[in-house]
Amino acid sequence: MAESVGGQAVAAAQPELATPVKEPSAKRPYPGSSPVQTDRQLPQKNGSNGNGGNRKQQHRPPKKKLKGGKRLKAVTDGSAEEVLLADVQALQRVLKTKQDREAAEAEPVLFHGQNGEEVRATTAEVADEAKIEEAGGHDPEEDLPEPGTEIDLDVVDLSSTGEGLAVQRKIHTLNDGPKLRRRRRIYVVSFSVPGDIVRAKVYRHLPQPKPSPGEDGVPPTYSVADFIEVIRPSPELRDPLGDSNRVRCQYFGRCSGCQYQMLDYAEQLRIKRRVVERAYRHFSQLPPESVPAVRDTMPSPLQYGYRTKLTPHFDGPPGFRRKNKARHTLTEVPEIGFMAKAGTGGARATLDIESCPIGTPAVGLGMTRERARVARDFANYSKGATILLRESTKRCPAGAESAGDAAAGDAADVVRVETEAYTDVKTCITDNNATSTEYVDDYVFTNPAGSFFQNNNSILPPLTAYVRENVLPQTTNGKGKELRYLIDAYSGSGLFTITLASTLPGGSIGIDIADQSIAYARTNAQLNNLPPERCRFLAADAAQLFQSVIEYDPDETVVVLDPPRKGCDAPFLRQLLAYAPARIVYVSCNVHTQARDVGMLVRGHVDWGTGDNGAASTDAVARTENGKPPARYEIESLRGFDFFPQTAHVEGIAVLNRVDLV
Ligand SMILES: C[S@@+](CC[C@H](N)C(=O)[O-])C[C@H]1O[C@@H](n2cnc3c(N)ncnc32)[C@H](O)[C@@H]1O
Repeated sequence: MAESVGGQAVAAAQPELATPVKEPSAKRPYPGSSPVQTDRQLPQKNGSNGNGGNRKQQHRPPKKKLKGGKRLKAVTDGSAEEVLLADVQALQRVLKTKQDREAAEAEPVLFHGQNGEEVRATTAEVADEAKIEEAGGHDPEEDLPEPGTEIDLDVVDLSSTGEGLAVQRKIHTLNDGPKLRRRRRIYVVSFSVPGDIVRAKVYRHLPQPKPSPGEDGVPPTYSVADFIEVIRPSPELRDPLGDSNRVRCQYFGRCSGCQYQMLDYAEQLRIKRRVVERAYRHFSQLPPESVPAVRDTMPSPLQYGYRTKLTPHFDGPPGFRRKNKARHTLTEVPEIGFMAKAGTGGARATLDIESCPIGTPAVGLGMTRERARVARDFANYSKGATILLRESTKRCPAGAESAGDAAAGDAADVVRVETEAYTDVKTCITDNNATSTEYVDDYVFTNPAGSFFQNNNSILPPLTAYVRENVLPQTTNGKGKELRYLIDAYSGSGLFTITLASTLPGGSIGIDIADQSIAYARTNAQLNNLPPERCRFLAADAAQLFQSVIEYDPDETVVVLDPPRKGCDAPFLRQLLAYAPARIVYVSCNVHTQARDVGMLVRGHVDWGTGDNGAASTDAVARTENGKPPARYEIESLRGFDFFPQTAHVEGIAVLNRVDLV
């Protein structure tokens, strides 16, 4: 589902189609900081990267001003900044609790030293902690190191955005000898994992924001530091034989695309399950008893070589003046690649990437070819550009002549994948408007190469199988009618509408706001031999869906949702609750906005900050007028899906049942 590696969106490949690259825009937790990396840094056409602009917004969700000047907390936008801050706050609470507990004991253990030895606090240090407490968690005597200073950090947690959360080690020289002490300030440092002791360079300290009128407490601050090296690797998470055993990319640690190549894959999956757990803890506003245990993350069959789309970019043509780095004028072929992680060659710099091991082999061939072409034609460009590399597959029966023909064009540019039944001939498309073709099991999907389609083809068979298994209840308890209809809201070119069309007796209907996606979805239905009475599509805003499916009895309907990163909007959620389908399968590329939306569906009202549950009563009335009680849902299951191995990103599926049917 990601649309970028290294923070670049799709644009043109050919010079004449080139999309200007003004400033590569990595997400940053606040102006001037190291970017917080997520797999999808730039918005999709209809998505949101949630990149809160000003500092206030980055420290706390914006407030909406209501009539009468009343301010309500706005809903989460699921942005990386917000997710990171929630993790920092949670860690601060944990550290505080631990310190409270230890302060209650005589000579509490402050830290385990490098060799596991216990380092105990002195009475003076315990008194210090009390002072820190009085200052609202900020150590008044903690001199924050100047930006640029190298410090040693104990990594104690991992944020859901994939950054290590660390506290500073500091040596106090006291009467009875040197004492190690951890400080309260949290440093965000990439490429580190809990248990590591790392050296990092302080990049920036977030200033303490002033609380807004009426706001309780002072939001905590944190600092960002650039990773330099691991001093002592985490004994639990790092390979004892060294990172080189796992890391497959020569740019790892410099490129902003991947965060987890140093981790065992099973550990990546565990981390991602925890991200889903935290998302529901921090963003659903549900009591813990309403949230079931998160299932084990569904692994990706391919852990490298899986991305069917990459979008490297270069900054500019000859004569282009760099705004960001040395401000020099480009005269030679510039770096062609992805965003560098800040502090690894300069913030916002493009890192020259010759090959990317998470791309499919066909995309890799395309990358080599396009780099050579840009180097050759560089002088003809009038702007910088982002280069589309999209895999496309031609499937031929095994041994058929046509497979040979398809591969014959330029054999060096083609990857053949043979199975008993067919030969897939894979090439790399660079024209945004060309049609790419992809197979999911035996279903075929065509799309404009530059538009959205899931980027990890290997996980689509298990993903669609899981959704298929879950659109129908696992057990019938005699309370509900048999499900007959499937509605696929945010259908795109029909991935779920088509692969689930034969699962329910009444067929499926897909809706998407993008006319082009719906045009392709209709073609895809035909290509898969699905007649309109079994599988049909509407081009409209998802919220209009419910006027179009008036003939579908909600008691016989399951709704599949797969919105963009920003999640559903309030009008859609209100209409969904008013329509009240028997079952909902919510697929999401942002588990934080999913948790927010699911929280509202479970509570049965859309508390979106637009008026104290005013929406809730409206929804309730709408359904009560139909003689039915207001709808609420219960979560049946939650599961993460690893669409993007080696990165911090996780997708999620939540299955919900209407409460009266449970
Ligand atoms: C994450 S994609 C999912 C597409 C599809 N389920 C798939 O897997 O290929 C989200 C889709 O939502 C569509 N979309 C965004 N806002 C919408 C809205 N308000 N109403 C309907 N569709 C919308 C986009 O055009 C995009 O196709």
